[in-house]
Amino acid sequence: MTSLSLTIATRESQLALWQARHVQQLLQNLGHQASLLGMTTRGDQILDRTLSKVGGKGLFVKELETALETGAADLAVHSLKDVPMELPEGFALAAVLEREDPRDAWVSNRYARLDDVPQGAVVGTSSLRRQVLLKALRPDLDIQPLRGNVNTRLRKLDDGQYDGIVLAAAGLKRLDMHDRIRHEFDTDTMLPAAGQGALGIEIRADRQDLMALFASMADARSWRAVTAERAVSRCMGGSCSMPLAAHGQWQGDTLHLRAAWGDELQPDAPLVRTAASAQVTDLASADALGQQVAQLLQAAGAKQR
Ligand SMILES: NCc1[nH]cc(CCC(=O)O)c1CC(=O)O
Repeated sequence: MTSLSLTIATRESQLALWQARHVQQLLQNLGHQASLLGMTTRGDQILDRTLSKVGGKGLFVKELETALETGAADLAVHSLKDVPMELPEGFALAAVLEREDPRDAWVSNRYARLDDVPQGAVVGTSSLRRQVLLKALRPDLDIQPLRGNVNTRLRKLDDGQYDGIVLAAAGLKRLDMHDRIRHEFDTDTMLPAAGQGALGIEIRADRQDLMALFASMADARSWRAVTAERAVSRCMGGSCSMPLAAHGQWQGDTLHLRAAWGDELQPDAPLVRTAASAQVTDLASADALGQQVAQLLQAAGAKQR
């Protein structure tokens, strides 16, 4: 294959840059050249409000898509968790890479475990999913908003405003901040968000010339698992103002998919939890399992919003 010279559109947070450089390295290993085009997105600019209140999907991806559209960049690297369930017309997911740890992590300068924090402790997170899952574990907690990129959130923790915070283990591990993780929550108690820990490569749908290249970088099992998770989200309406968790785990060729739904209009109502398993051998059977789990959620009282 001829050597390509590609431009990667990326946000400029430390984590986004790590992820873009990771893909740059993978491309270089295949004999291609890749440079980075750093950009700021609306999601990076709005730091004073909870994203679910800002509304709108794809706050972290739109500007990157514009760069793909104009040809300023050939690909964008995203945390799949931040990518809307349905890409806008004209764009395609060219690959999902091997997944990093999908779990949530407890980060604290005061308490080694969430179980150790006293009644009424202040825990930081702006994720509705983390809020409802934490409340289900510990109704007494005082959960306070916490926005910003990973470094900003850690700084706010270190300022002493919180007894502890919850972050994705994947982000901390990528940034070589393993030592910040006091413990990882098991996925039974803190079921991860759809796509957490996975990276996606987005291209313009008409760039058929790039499809085979990225397909060779993809991890089939990660791609199938996140496809099932994202199908749950899509079927439930998938906005970031819905507390929703969806996580697939492999046992051989069987994908075990669990989901949890909380009612943002009734934050104190119990969570609806469901699960289903199926043999998953391609993206279509993964998507079908996700649809099935979304139907089970709705049969158990979850509402599409
Ligand atoms: N919402 C921000 C975001 N998007 C992806 C990650 C972590 C990395 C990943 O899930 O791949 C984070 C930070 C966090 O949730 O702590």
